[in-house]
Amino acid sequence: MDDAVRLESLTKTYGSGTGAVSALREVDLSFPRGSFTAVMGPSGSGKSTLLQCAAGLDRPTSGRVFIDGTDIGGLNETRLTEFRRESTGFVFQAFNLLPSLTAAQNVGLPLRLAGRKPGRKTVLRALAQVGLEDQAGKRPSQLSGGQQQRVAVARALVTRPAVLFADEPTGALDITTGRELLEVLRKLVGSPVMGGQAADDPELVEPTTIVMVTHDPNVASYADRVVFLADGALVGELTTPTAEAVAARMTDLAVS
Ligand SMILES: Nc1ncnc2c1ncn2[C@@H]1O[C@H](COP(=O)(O)OP(=O)(O)OP(=O)(O)O)[C@@H](O)[C@H]1O
Repeated sequence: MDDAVRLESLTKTYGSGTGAVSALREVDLSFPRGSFTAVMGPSGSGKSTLLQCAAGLDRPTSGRVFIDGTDIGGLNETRLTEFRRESTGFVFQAFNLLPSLTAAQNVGLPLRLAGRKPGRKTVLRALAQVGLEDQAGKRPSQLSGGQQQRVAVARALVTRPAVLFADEPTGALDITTGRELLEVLRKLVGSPVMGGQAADDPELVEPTTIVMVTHDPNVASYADRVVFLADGALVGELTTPTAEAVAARMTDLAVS
């Protein structure tokens, strides 16, 4: 199967009775391997809920989530935590790096959490994917905001996850630095960007799959596809989006 993630009739309801909020209503969506999808919609339309459920950080009320072919609803909490650690990466608006650790040590953390010793080659390969192999020994305070977010991306990639989820990854960056990060994400999807010796590693040819939530049409235009949510339901999509087309669709959603 060619989908990194598949959502089937995904439904999430918060609360019950008259106070119930339908955050997601029977959403069916596939994220093919090697694709870069932006999720957009008005505030409160269910974007974060979709990301949280798709990443296994929250359980849906009904419907199913498949990651790399595994129905994650069938996993108990312990197995789900292990599975998530190995098969998903997450990048948030905040970089969340540990200030006392070097870039390389930060990148190696997910492997340590999984009880594995981070190999230098593995860590440097992840840093090379974001163009920072020469900054491995630096601490976060010695790096720019954009570099810190790239370290956070490398950390999310170090387990070679089936999918990288990103929630407003450029939200804390200025426009230029944000664009640089988006170029890095774009390259991860299209072709593996490698530097140094890592380029010789034949295992590196798998592209990454990215699912990104954003409010910004310019940011969304870096994706191959934009899916639109309104009131918890999937209401449309654009392929090879331009910022103008995304903005026009968002305006339509705001007035409808
Ligand atoms: N823990 C919760 N308890 C109750 N309602 C919630 C909870 N989390 C989200 N909601 C509600 O579910 C709906 C969808 O919220 P969600 O945060 O997924 O939207 P969003 O599109 O990400 O919004 P924003 O763009 O403002 O971040 C909203 O009506 C929200 O108020």
